[in-house]
Amino acid sequence: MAEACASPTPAPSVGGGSLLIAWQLKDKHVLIVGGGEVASQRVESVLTADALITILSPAKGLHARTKQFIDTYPTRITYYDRRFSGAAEIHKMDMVLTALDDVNRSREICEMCRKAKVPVNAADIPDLCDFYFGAQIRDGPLQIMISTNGNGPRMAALMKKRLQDALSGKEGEAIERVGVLRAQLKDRASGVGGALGRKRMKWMSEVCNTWEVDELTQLDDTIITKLLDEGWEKNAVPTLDQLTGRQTRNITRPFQSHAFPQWLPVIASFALGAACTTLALLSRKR
Ligand SMILES: C[C@@]1(CC(=O)O)c2cc3[nH]c(cc4nc(cc5[nH]c(cc(n2)[C@H]1CCC(=O)O)[C@@](C)(CC(=O)O)[C@@H]5CCC(=O)O)C(CC(=O)O)=C4CCC(=O)O)c(CCC(=O)O)c3CC(=O)O
Ligand SMILES: NC(=O)C1=CN([C@@H]2O[C@H](COP(=O)(O)OP(=O)(O)OC[C@H]3O[C@@H](n4cnc5c(N)ncnc54)[C@H](O)[C@@H]3O)[C@@H](O)[C@H]2O)C=CC1
Repeated sequence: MAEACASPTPAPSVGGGSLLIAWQLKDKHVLIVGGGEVASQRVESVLTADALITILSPAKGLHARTKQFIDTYPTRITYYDRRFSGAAEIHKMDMVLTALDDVNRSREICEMCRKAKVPVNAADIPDLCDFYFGAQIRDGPLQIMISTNGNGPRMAALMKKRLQDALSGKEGEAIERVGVLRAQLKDRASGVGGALGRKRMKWMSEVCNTWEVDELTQLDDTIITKLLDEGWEKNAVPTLDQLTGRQTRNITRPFQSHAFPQWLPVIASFALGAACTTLALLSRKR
């Protein structure tokens, strides 16, 4: 079996992309070798993910922002004013990032990491990276990464600007509130999988589909309780206006209606349109 896996001819590639994942780094150990401008950006990204950081870099090469991070987060960042000394530095690291002005040293560090099976990113050698950084948009729990897979990092930065312009700035708050609703729903209707799990997922999806982002930001504790009482418990997805009493008309839509298929009105209006066109054509011929 092991021999079959270690085939000498690599399988042809299928997608040519990379895996986009949200890597959980909280309290994991990340080594950053170098302290210049690129390293300062790495520190910021990794701090956002609550990692425990070790920086190795001679003090004279420290960028002002790197220095500022070291001074501000002494419990998160351990700084050593020296060069990378060898493979022993890599042990016990969960991730290594190099941002050096010395490509040969960068290459050596990558090779050490590969041997030690520690994932590594070298800012100057894309071919040796296990993963790439990307342009990032962050708004609370909303995290968007734009990657060009090594083809054009500046293009990633430009796409970021376009995407930022398309967002309202309220999405992060809305998602945070949805997170609270979701947690309370799971408390109320606990259990994993099965019919209850399916119902929970369907109801949550329906709330997200039907409430506007602005409305979701208004999901405070009182409205969440009402939504669960009036919605979840009654198999419905009420509107925000209904819950707050701003609209009295009862337009609560049951979220699991099988009696009246949603495609029926579309088909019916299409058939009606076709019938009218035929009649019009026939009457012209005459
Ligand atoms: C492979 C990768 C490895 C990695 O860093 O993980 C990599 C490699 C290299 N970048 C280089 C140059 C530039 N990098 C940027 C900017 C960013 N670079 C980022 C990521 C990545 N850069 C990874 C691929 C990501 C992808 O393809 O999507 C971003 C997205 C995220 C971040 O760095 O955190 C960040 C924008 C963030 C933002 O603005 O939001 C700019 C523009 C600028 O600064 O405005 C330039 C100059 C213009 C240009 O070259 O395009 C060079 C030197 C090339 C040379 O010597 O000629 C190399 C090495 C090489 O290619 O050999
Ligand atoms: N991936 C990316 O987005 C980008 C990558 N780059 C590349 O990233 C690299 C770093 O760029 P900058 O931060 O601007 O360079 P920089 O010259 O500002 O920083 C280099 C840092 O490495 C440190 N250093 C050098 N040898 C060391 C060693 N043996 N051990 C520990 N620290 C050591 C220096 O003291 C300095 O702090 C360059 O090779 C550059 O081409 C540049 C721009 C963007």
